[in-house]
Amino acid sequence: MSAHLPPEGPARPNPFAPPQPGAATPPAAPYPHPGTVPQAAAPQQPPDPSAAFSIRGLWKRFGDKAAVAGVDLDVPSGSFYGIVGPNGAGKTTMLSMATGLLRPDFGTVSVHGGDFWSDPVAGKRSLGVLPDGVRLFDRLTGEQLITYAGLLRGMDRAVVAERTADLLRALDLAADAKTFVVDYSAGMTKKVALASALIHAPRILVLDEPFEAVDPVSAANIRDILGEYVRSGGTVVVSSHVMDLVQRMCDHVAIIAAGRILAAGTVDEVRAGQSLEDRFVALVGGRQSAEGLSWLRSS
Ligand SMILES: Nc1ncnc2c1ncn2[C@@H]1O[C@H](COP(=O)(O)OP(=O)(O)OP(=O)(O)O)[C@@H](O)[C@H]1O
Repeated sequence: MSAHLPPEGPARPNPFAPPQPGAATPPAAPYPHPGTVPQAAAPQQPPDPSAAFSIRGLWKRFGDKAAVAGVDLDVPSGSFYGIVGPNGAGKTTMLSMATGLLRPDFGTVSVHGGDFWSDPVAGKRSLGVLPDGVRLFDRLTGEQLITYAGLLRGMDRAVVAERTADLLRALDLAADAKTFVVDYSAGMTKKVALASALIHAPRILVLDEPFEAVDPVSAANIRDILGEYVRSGGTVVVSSHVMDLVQRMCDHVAIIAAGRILAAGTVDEVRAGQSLEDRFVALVGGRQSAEGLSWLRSS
């Protein structure tokens, strides 16, 4: 995949600047019926059929705010793809639209060459999703929840039982298999949700903040599981705020801010000789001085 990098130098637009007249505004108001894509929103480049995800011209507004403002992104099949961006950048909104949780205002999402939103049920078959902040059926035990996820996918009960036991063991949840999810810690809840996303061995995994609240040993186990999954041909898309982790774990990365992609490509292309964190800060900006908090000093 070719890198999608902004031009160097001061000419680069500030992603946080208010929209300029005529620039990066959504196509042709009034909005059409949700799910329809107007001619004016037609992507400039056709979707890449070889990509796991090929996203073109994706938009989502909440009231006056464009949470996702014209995203084009190709996630190569078999890649370990990191999505990074500041709080409120639009990562969750973009991933929700890519996985069938939120209908785009405009734009298209192709999954392995098929238009996702023309048949979301078919698209979802190839996806395993760990959404951010979505309630689980927490009156089930961990074991029941993973089992339920497998049976919902139409899997054979014996296979589900075998894989559930494997996942509970791999994610260090076996001792709490019979505990209700409502009584799990935040990290345990994250892990049981991850297990539920893995049970049907999907071709693509989309994980929104999978390491949040997870202890270091479990995080290392999860990284091993995901690394093995990618080596065997699967595609992982993961959002994270931990730049060091993304730099070490992922082979591709996209930096998103204010609903737009600022840079995307291989990790080496995007970081351009710097650490990913330095590149992120340089592209996104927004560092604040702590001077205004002088009252916080204890002496
Ligand atoms: N359901 C909603 N209603 C209104 N505004 C929303 C909704 N969901 C998201 N937003 C807004 O859209 C913007 C993008 O939010 P989103 O959750 O996609 O960001 P994010 O990059 O995932 O942030 P974080 O890193 O903090 O999780 C934010 O300004 C947020 O307030």
